[in-house]
Amino acid sequence: MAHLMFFYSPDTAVPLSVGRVMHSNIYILFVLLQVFVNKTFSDIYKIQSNNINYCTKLTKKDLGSSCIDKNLEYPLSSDDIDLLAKNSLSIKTQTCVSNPSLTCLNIDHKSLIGAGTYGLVVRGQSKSVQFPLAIKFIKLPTKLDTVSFNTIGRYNRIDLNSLIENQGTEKGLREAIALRLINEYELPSIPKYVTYFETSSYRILAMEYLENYEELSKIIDKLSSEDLLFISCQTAAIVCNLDQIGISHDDMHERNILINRKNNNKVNLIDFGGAHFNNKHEHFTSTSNFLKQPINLLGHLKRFVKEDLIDNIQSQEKKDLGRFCLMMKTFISSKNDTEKEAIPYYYRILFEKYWKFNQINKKLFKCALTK
Ligand SMILES: Nc1ncnc2c1ncn2[C@@H]1O[C@H](COP(=O)(O)OP(=O)(O)OP(=O)(O)O)[C@@H](O)[C@H]1O
Repeated sequence: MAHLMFFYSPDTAVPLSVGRVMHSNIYILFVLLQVFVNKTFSDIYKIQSNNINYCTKLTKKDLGSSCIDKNLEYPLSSDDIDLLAKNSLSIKTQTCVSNPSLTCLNIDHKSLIGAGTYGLVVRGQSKSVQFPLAIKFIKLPTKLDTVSFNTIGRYNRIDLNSLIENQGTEKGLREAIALRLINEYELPSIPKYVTYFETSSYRILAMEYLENYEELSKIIDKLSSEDLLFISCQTAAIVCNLDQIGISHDDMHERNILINRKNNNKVNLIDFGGAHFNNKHEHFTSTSNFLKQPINLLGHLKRFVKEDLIDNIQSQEKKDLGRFCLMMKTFISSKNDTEKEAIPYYYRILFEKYWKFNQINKKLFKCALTK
């Protein structure tokens, strides 16, 4: 599409040299055709640049890019601002670019943390906690009657944004519930929940800001096999801790795994908008692979974990979902070598040779730094 936009941008000039060699009538026809083509594609271009999904995908890769130029605005009403204050939250605001009489969420490079499919995450503070905050704003559904019409007045399309935002509504609430539960059980390596509330325009979730963390997707190619083993071990420990309290993340991908390279590649897991709470999966899905590892990380693991361990454990999990975490638990609670030997070979090799687990506070899994 970027290619098309380049070619058919409204700024594309009609080449003069071509016009000169043409008969004048043909030339007029040619100009009209160009205008028509430009108009049609400029309409498509407008739809694309107003589409939140399209816009945020670009921003996610490169913060501060096109979305901000194209004014991805989150206007704040006085009701929104009051509720933020009532919840002891403070954020930076700015005048809305499209309408200077309105106040918008500030999304300059100091404020904007990230943009996902469903909303924006910005920096903030709270009087009730000491640590810095990441505050997620999810726009409430716009009315489904936001239908646009094409030039000859016929129904064109339902606004896709409103459908996307409808899903976001559920996502925000799910994430708040998951984070609250995780906090109550004091599970480590997941941002601390601070508050969740709704205004007439937004779902707002405030959580701990993970300072000095980077998305695994952005650094995966710079990491050594040793680093990746430790990161995958920590991910497995986190998801098995979640399994123990009946929460399944269900959206494991490299963008949701944050790494602190300044602190021994410590892992934190974010984005619980797709979380499930009963832990009783009916079928095996790509996000419920045995390690609950995202696909790219799993690919790396397969290269340096020998003896087809990964494939074997994976196929076991397909038959009996939850087996991997159960084996991890059995391994850790084994009191002697005889008990360990009763654990199937592949799991034993993985835990003895590649991942070193221990348990803290009697029930939490933790990865030992094996360097
Ligand atoms: N607590 C946090 N601390 C630091 N950065 C965060 C935090 N939460 C989110 N981020 C950053 O913001 C980005 C978007 O957040 P998140 O993935 O939760 O949004 P989303 O709308 O649910 O995204 P997705 O499109 O992946 O569903 C993340 O990829 C991450 O870089």
